[in-house]
Amino acid sequence: MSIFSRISINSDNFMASAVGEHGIREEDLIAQGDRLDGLRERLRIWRDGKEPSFLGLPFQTDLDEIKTLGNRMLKRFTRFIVFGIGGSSLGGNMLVQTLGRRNDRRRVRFYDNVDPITLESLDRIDWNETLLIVISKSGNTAETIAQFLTVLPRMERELGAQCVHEHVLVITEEPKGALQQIAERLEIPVIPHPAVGGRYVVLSAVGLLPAYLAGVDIDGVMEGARAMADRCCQKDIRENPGLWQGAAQYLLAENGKTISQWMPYSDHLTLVVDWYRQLWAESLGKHDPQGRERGLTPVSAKGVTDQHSQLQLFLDGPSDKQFTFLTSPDLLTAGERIPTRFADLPAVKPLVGHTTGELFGAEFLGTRETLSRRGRPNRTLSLLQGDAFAIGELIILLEVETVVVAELMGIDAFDQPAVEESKVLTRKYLDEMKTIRGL
Ligand SMILES: O=P(O)(O)OC[C@H]1O[C@](O)(CO)[C@@H](O)[C@@H]1O
Repeated sequence: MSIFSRISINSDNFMASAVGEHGIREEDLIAQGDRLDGLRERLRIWRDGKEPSFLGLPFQTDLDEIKTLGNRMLKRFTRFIVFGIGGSSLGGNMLVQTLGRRNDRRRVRFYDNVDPITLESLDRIDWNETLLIVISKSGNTAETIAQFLTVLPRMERELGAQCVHEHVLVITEEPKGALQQIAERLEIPVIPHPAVGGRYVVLSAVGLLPAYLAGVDIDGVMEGARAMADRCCQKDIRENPGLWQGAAQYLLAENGKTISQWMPYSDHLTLVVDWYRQLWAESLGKHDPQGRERGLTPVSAKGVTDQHSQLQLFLDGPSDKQFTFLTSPDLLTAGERIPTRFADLPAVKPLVGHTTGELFGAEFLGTRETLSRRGRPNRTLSLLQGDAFAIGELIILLEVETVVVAELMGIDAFDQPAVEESKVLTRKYLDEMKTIRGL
């Protein structure tokens, strides 16, 4: 079956045939297909919506509902603030920044931290013109609750306590969660968060409502997501990019390349990596049934900027990394032409007549080739800037890859058992501060 795609995936440089002993062999990769029969079955069940899952979202999320609500909000408000953290903000922010229309994306702002200095900028918000969207799957996340409760008195002062509910929307799942309780007490409308883990939920109202408010073509995103979901249900691992790419990264990790080093060559696409880091880190960093510590560490370096800060390490340092380049070929033809002025100077001469986009592209190609020559396994994902369909494909590809790696490592991709401990300690330290401050 051939399925239309707008993203090009080239993992030739993962292979031993291209990068020597640090790469992997095609026959080993194909052999992983047999270990993935169980997962393949589950992927189909998920895709068909027989169990709630990220793979069903592109088929089940009601876009008309999101658009109707979004249009209503766009008529009433000029600014949109989103409170949330982790999966409750990274996906939406990624869509807004990579696909939002230039002017429209400025009106949607995400707050995903409790740094008091950053939060000071909320003092300048004109709440008459603003809608606040508070997102938390559990409804109990300390940072999100703190953001909301500290801003609430100001909203009440400006809008009048009885009108606040017209300026807030809550997205949450847990009926007993604090956010749901607060929403009920203040009569704030609640949009249900699907029964899908936060880091896999971008293709629901959680990511798509903020995206729509920023002018994102959410139909395009979902079409691309559906196309990739179908490809990732193909039986043959060679035809199935999710299985192929996931298995390749697993084999590289088994071969000591446990750092997943991303290099987006596009400022626009850096937010994709921010979203991906949570997906990869929380899904894969855990103990396997034998108690072994598993996982791949996702890290990001920006092309070309970090060529001048980290490339030396990538080339001559330990061979513990597998690289993913994220590029936009249309950037190659963009940009200003470098003028002929000062062409007599040796450092200027090679640049003359070229666009900044050509320099960008040449640096990417040069870096990739140098890494390959040093036997550093790498792959390239390329998509056009602002291509909603391709971003939809990319989201599903990366989600499926993640569950493939988890399956091969024998771990659960959907829990995050260890993070609770630091939350318990946070509460303990808050309590201690209370005593110190005599609260
Ligand atoms: O959506 P919630 O429940 O506020 O959680 C936010 C984030 O916190 C985590 O639970 C980790 O602490 C993530 O898995 C999640 O995306």
